[in-house]
Amino acid sequence: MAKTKLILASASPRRVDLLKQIAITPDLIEPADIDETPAVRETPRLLAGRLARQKAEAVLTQPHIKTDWQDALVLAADTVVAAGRRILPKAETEAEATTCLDLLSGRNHRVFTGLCVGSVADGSLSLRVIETRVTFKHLSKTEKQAYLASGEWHGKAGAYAVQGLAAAFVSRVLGSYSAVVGLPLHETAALLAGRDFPVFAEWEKHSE
Ligand SMILES: Cc1cn([C@H]2C[C@H](O)[C@@H](COP(=O)(O)OP(=O)(O)OP(=O)(O)O)O2)c(=O)[nH]c1=O
Repeated sequence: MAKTKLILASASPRRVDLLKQIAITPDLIEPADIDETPAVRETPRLLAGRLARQKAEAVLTQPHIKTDWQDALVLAADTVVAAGRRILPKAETEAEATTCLDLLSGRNHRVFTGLCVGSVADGSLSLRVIETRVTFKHLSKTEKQAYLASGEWHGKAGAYAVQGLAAAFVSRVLGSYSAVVGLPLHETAALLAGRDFPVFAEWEKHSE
């Protein structure tokens, strides 16, 4: 039987790297361009789930996917950072990043990662939202300035990257570290395996 193909509905190089960590290489990378604006009074959990589902659907419904990738699975994810009930933006300006760092400094916050696997063959979807609690140390003015100057915050949800310099600020992660980076690997492997994707097929090549 031919191996089930995998389409990653994401432009994020971090998601490709995370899949690579568990020896999965997508057969196609097909970013989904959707409007990520939260709806009025939408909770961060609902937003992360909705956006992951919409990213998967945007790819599943493309005519060339339906014709050329009939037996494939589509994998999509979305990461939302929330301080209390407040959804933090993907920081585009220094002012936004400063606001995010002020809200995160010395506090716990939550990261919600929506994960969606869909079948091109029948359009069925499996959706999960993974919640992770992250604690930031108190940030001094010097630390904030140094992080702003690094530019790492640009385009990142909550204006930080736990896989980067911001690791120096994160004192605790309770839950899935990979979910904070962008793709919860335990749940991804479980969802794919549940759809008969050969998750372990390439592992023997990774013996070192
Ligand atoms: C909290 C956090 C966010 N981020 C980033 C990754 C993303 O840029 C952003 C979350 O945005 P997403 O919309 O989840 O992903 P994306 O825009 O990178 O890619 P796509 O929609 O095509 O799948 O936050 C980190 O890299 N590390 C972190 O620790």
